[in-house]
Amino acid sequence: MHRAVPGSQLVFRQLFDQTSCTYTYLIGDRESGDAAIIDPVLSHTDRDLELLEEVFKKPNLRYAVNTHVHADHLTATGRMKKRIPDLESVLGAAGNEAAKADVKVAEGNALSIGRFSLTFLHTPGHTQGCHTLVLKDDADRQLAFTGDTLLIRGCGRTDFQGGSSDELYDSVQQKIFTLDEDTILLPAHDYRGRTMSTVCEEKRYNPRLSKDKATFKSIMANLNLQYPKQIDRALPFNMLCGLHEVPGE
Ligand SMILES: N[C@@H](CCC(=O)N[C@@H](CSS)C(=O)NCC(=O)O)C(=O)O
Ligand SMILES: [Fe+2]
Repeated sequence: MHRAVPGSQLVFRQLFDQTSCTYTYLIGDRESGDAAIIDPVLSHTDRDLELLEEVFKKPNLRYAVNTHVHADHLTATGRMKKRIPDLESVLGAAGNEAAKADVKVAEGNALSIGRFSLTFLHTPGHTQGCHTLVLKDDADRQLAFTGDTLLIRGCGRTDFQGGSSDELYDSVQQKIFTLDEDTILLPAHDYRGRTMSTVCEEKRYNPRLSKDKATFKSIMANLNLQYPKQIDRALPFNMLCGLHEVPGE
C-alpha cells in the first residue's frame, strides 16, 4: 500500500456526495487501524465502509463525527453504527445540548485516533453547535476540518439553526484565522469543485471573511439563498446523530 506522504502514518481520504456537495473525510492511523469518519452521508455508507476495509489492514472505525447537525443531507452515522457495533457517534458539546450523540466533546478537548488526535474548537455562527476539528499529523502538517463555518472563499449561511453572522465572524477571526497560516482547511461543502484551502489563502482571498465585521454582516444579510431542499427531514434525523432506527433497515 502506498503512503500519501512518505513516512506519515496518517491515512487521509476526501470523499464527495454530488447531491449535496458534501465532503466526508476518512482519517486514521495506518499502523493501529484506528480511524474516524467526519460528516458521512447516508447514501454513501457502502462506499465509505468499503474504502475503510481497503485502506487499513486492521480497520477499527471508532468514531463517526458530525461537525454540526446538517440541514442538507442525512447523516450515515446510524447506518454505520448498525454495521459496526462499537462505533460511537460524536458531536461537539457546546451548542448541541438538544441533540443526541454517544459522545459529546467539550471545547479544547480531543478524541484519540491511534497516534493522532482531533481537537474540538467551538465555532458557532452557521449553527450554534458548529465545531472545527484540528489534527496535527506526523509530517508537520496541521489540518482543520471546518464544517460549514468556513468554506473555500465563502462561509456557511447564518439564517437558520440559531445562526448568527456576528458569531460566525468572531469564530473565524478568533479560532480559525489564528491557527498557523499553513494549516490546511477542509470544508464540509464546496459547490464549485474546490477541495481544500489554507488559513493564509482564506485570510487574503475570502470575499466575505477578509472584510470588516459590518461589511461581512451586510453581505450575510443579503445572500437570499433558498432553504436546503432536505431541511425538514434532515434536521430531526440528524439531531439524533445515529441513535435512531434508520428507515427501511
Ligand atoms: N441548495 C442546497 C443548499 C445550499 C446551502 O444552503 N448550503 C449551505 C451549507 S449546507 S447547511 C450554506 O451554508 N451555503 C452557504 C453559501 O454561501 O452557499 C440544498 O438544497 O441542499
Ligand atoms: Fe450546514
